[in-house]
Amino acid sequence: MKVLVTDPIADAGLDRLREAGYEVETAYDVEGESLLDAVSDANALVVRSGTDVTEAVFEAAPDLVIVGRAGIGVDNIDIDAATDHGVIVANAPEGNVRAAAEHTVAMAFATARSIPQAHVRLRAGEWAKGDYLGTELNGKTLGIVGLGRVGQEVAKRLGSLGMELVAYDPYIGQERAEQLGAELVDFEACLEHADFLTVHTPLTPETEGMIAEDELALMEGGYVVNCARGGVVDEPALAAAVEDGTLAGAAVDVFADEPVDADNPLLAVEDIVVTPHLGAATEAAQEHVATSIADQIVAAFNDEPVANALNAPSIDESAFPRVQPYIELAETAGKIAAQMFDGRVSEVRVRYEGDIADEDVEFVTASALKGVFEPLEWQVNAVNAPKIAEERGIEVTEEKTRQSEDFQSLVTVTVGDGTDSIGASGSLFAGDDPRIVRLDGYRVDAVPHGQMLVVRNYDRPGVLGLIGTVLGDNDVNIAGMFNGRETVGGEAMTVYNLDEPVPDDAVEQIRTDERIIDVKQITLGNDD
Ligand SMILES: NC(=O)C1=CN([C@@H]2O[C@H](COP(=O)(O)OP(=O)(O)OC[C@H]3O[C@@H](n4cnc5c(N)ncnc54)[C@H](O)[C@@H]3O)[C@@H](O)[C@H]2O)C=CC1
Ligand SMILES: O=C(O)C(=O)COP(=O)(O)O
Repeated sequence: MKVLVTDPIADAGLDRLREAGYEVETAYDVEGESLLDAVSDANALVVRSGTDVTEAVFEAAPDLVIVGRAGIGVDNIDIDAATDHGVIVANAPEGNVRAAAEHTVAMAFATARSIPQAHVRLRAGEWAKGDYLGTELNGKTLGIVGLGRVGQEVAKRLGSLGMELVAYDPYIGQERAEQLGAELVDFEACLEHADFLTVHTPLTPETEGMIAEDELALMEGGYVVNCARGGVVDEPALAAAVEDGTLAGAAVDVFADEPVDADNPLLAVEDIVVTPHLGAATEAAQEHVATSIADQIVAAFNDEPVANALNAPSIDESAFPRVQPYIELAETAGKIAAQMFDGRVSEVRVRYEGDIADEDVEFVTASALKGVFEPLEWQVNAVNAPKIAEERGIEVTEEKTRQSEDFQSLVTVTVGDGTDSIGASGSLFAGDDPRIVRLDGYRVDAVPHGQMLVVRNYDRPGVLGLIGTVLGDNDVNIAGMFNGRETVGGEAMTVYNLDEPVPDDAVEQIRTDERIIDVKQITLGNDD
C-alpha cells in the first residue's frame, strides 16, 4: 500500500505508517498536474490545509481508499467528489483544538496590546513606550461566532480571564453554552455586544463572507480575531474597517488564499496582527493529528472502522467485533437478492432480527446496499452506496426487532420494485460461519460462496438428476447442494454451490425443462 503525504506532518505519523509496512512518499511541493501524477498509484493521501483535493485528484487516483486530513478543517477537500468515488475522508478533530484555542487567546492579547508592532519597533532601536496604550481583556465582552470545539476552549480560557461571553451558534444547545458561562444570542446581538469578536466556524457556503462591511460596522471600536478560516471574515472589508478606525484592531491567522499574496489588503494595515496559519503549529498538536490520521489509514486499509470518517458510516470501536461478521453477510445477502430479482430495484429493505438488532447497524446497511448495487456499479462501496441509492431514487428502509424465531441473529435484505420483491436472509452459525437461510421465502441452508445456481422447480422425480447431468456435461463441479421444498410434490428450491460458472446455454437447457420454474446464476466473487 502506498501513502502519499503532500503537506508536512509530524514524524510520529510517518513512522507509524512505515511501521505498518506501507510505502510512504512525501511530496510537499506538488500541485496541479504533478499532484495528479503523484497520487495516481496512491492508496491513501495525507494532507493539511495546503493541498486542494479536488474532483480531478479523485479521478486521477483509481486506487485511493482514504484521504486523511491531519487537522480539522476540510474546506480544501471536495467531500462530495470523494463520496462519488467511494473514497473515505477523515480528519483529526481533536488533536489541535487546544493549540488553536491558545493561538486565538494569544492573538487577542497581541492585538489588544499591539505586541508585534511594538516588538518590530524595539528591534529597530525605537523605544516607543508612549505610543501604545492597550486595552484590557478583563471586563470586556467576547463575542464568539461558532461555539464548537475550538470556540468552547476559547470560551473557557478567556472566560476565566475575566471576559463576559456571548456566543452565536445556531447549532449548539443553550445548556452547553450556559455551562461555559456564555449567553447564546443572535448574530446581530453578538456583533453589537462584542468588544472582541472571535470566529470559530468552519468555512462553508453559509459562513463564507458572513462578517463583512455591514457586520463590522456594528462593532464600533472593537477588535476582530480570525483563527478559523480566511473568507469567513471578508478581507477587504476588515482591512478597511481597521484602517478607517471603525475597529480598533484585528488579528488574523488564516486567509482566503494561502500562502497570502504580498498585496493582500490585511498585510498593509498597521493595526492588524497577522500570522501565517499557525493555529495548529505546536509540537503536541502536530504529533497528535499525525498519529490520529496514521491510525485511521491503518484502519481503512484493514476494513476496520475509521474513527473520524466524515463521509462513511462509522461504528463504535468497542461494538465493531460484534458487528463485523454481519458486514460481509449483509453484502452477500444484498448481492443474492439483487441478482435473483428481475425487475428494476426501487426499494431496498434491510431487516435485523435478534441480537444484531441491538447494535449500531449503519455500516451493515451500507454494506447491504453495496451488495445490491455491485452488479450495476463497478466501484461501489459502503462510502458511496447510500449516496448512489439516494441519487437513483431508491428507497432504503431499515427495520429492527429483538424477536427472532429460529436464529440468534438474522439479517434479511429485500429488494423490490413496488410490486414484486425478493428477500435473502443470512445468519451466522456458531458465531462466525455465514449461511443463507432463507431465499425468496424458502428455507435453505447455503454457504454463500463463489458461484451459486438457484433453481426453482416442481418437486418431481428426476429433476435433481437432470440438473446434475447438465452440469456434469458442461464440466461444472458441484461443491455443495441444498434442496428445500414447501410440500411434497409442490414447489421447491434447490441451491447449488459450484466450482465453475455455468455456461449460458446450460442454464437455458435446465430452464426449458417443464419441471423447472426458474433458474438464476449468482456470482458472489468471494471465493478466495
Ligand atoms: N488556525 C488554525 O490553524 C486552525 C483553524 N481551525 C478552524 O476552526 C474551525 C472550527 O473548528 P472546531 O471548533 O474544531 O469545529 P467544530 O465543528 O467543533 O465547531 C464549529 C462550530 O461552528 C458552528 N457553526 C457552523 N456554521 C455556523 C454558522 N453559520 N454560524 C455560527 N456558527 C456556526 C457549528 O455549529 C459548530 O459548533 C475549523 O473548521 C477550522 O476551519 C481549526 C484548527 C486550527
Ligand atoms: O486543523 C485545521 O483546521 C487547521 O486550520 C490547521 O491547518 P494546518 O494543518 O496547519 O494546515
